[in-house]
Amino acid sequence: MIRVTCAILEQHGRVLITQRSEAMREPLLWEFPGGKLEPGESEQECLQREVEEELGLKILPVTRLTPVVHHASHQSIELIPFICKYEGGIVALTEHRAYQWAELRELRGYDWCAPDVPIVEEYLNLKQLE
Ligand SMILES: Nc1nc2c([nH]c(=O)n2[C@@H]2O[C@H](COP(=O)(O)OP(=O)(O)OP(=O)(O)O)[C@@H](O)[C@H]2O)c(=O)[nH]1
Repeated sequence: MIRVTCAILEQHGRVLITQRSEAMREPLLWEFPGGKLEPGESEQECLQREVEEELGLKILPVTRLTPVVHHASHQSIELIPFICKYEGGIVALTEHRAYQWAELRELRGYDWCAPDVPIVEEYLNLKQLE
């Protein structure tokens, strides 16, 4: 099982979401930025490193939501979400095709990676947008 962290990065009532590029597995699907945990790293450290690498942003992980285990044909992943606070930087994409600062009421309308769907639901429930 690979362990992957992902950031629900909030700013001004919106959330930053990223679209996977044509070259990535699961091309063009939307996800929360993040990536695989490396040995010796905490979940929060992983998230800060990945978001800096992928987007050039400084973030602070604040609230851990419920991890989602997903079994795909080639691998099983545990996706570990954190609600995060923006701390600095300007978005510069290094891997993704696109990004959006999405409004919460629009979040369900994106074509998400499968493991992200229950995370979006938990987050919206928490925000009382059921
Ligand atoms: N970062 C991120 N990865 C996700 C999300 N949802 C989801 O299923 N994943 C999966 O988690 C795995 C690890 O992500 P990664 O960012 O290291 O992507 P990757 O596999 O393309 O990287 P690699 O080429 O180094 O193996 C990928 O298989 C990716 O599809 C998500 O919301 N954020």
